[in-house]
Amino acid sequence: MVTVNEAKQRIIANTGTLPAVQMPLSEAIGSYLSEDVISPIALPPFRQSSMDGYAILHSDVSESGTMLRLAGESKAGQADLPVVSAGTAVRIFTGAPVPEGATAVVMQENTSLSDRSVQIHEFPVAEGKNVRRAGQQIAQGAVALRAGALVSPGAVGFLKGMNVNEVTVYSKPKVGLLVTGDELLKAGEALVPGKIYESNSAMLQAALAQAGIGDFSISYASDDLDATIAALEVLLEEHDVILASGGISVGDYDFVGKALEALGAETIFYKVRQKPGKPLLFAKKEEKLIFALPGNPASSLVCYYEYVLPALKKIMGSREPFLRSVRLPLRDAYRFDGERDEFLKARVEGSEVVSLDGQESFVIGSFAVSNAIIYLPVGQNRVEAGELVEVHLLPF
Ligand SMILES: Nc1nc2c(c(=O)[nH]1)N[C@H]1C(S)=C(S)[C@@H](COP(=O)(O)OP(=O)(O)OC[C@H]3O[C@@H](n4cnc5c(N)ncnc54)[C@H](O)[C@@H]3O)O[C@H]1N2
Ligand code: MOO
Repeated sequence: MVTVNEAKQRIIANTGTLPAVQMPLSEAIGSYLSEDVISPIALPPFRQSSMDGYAILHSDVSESGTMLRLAGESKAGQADLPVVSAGTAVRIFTGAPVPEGATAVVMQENTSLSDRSVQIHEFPVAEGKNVRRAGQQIAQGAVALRAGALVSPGAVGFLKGMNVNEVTVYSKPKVGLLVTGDELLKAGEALVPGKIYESNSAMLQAALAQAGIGDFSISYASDDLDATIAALEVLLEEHDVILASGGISVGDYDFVGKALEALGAETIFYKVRQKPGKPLLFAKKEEKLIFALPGNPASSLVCYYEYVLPALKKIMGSREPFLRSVRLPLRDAYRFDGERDEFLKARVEGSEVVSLDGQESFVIGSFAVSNAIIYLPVGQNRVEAGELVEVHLLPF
């Protein structure tokens, strides 16, 4: 049995990244950059007005009420511009080039127009006011995004603005899931005594989809050693990461561990000092990672978020693979036996965190309304209301 920290360290130490590929930016959303992106142009490319108003020489305004002669117009997209010289103003619009000579833009609301003159009702006007400098956002040749950055919607907007339409990102893993358990019914089958509906595969598929992993296949094996070996062997041939659900505890019909051994996989750890998810197994065969997740649905999902997702993110090139961790006050006191670290299904509500009813590992209803996991290390058996606890934020 290893500790939570030891398990996490061993996973990270045994996880590499997949090869990089170049692809259109529009297809790279949710991937991680494998190299820095250098901006080919400055942004903005030219001095831009940030307001609708008048481009002026700020030093022309000696008092509120100063009159300036209107000397033309600059609208967005215009290339041929009038020049602003002493005593003149140019009508200008948001995003339009600031004409040569102008040192500030006065917003329309602080002016009045009469005949061909504009009166400025603002004093003093600071140099550079309402003018976006060329390269203010990013200079040409500067690093726009570093290797390891997520291609997020914000990143897409940023890169498109500099006409970067292709990026080099790490490949995403192919994930194969083996579902074991003779008690499991598929969708639509009639409920008969002793059986339950199989739900872990759909749950894990949903979690993977949220992580941007769509290359996912599911196999099923009955509670039988040969069937488990055969199914795992096929999955190992075709995938980078194998997940198994169930069959990893010490029961007579738990065959996943034995099957992995028979296939020559190297066990990196088996059992973590945690609740839920104690029987988690992590193994490797060549560069392929194998996670045998405990069958209890909440154990499976906790292990997914705390261990599998970080491994997947590292494979995809993320430099921050673990769930974001914050410390928040716990709303209500919580007692626990304190023999294993505990992960609690939780909800961040405002600036505090609530430990939800239904912490047992077969209860998934509480996970259905969770947005976080509370992590309580061993060593204490009571957390008081208002005490700060470590909270891992779920990635949505
Ligand atoms: N003698 C011991 N028994 C158990 C121990 C132990 O240390 N000693 N550990 C317990 C803990 S903790 C866990 S967690 C479970 C893990 O068992 P398995 O990984 O072998 O899982 P199963 O026995 O196959 O199933 C557990 C539970 O989950 C349900 N299940 C399984 N697969 C699915 C699925 N795909 N969809 C929905 N529900 C599923 C299954 O019906 C069981 O109720 O072992 C304890 N026992
Ligand atoms: O480790 Mo198990 O998930 O506590 O029931």
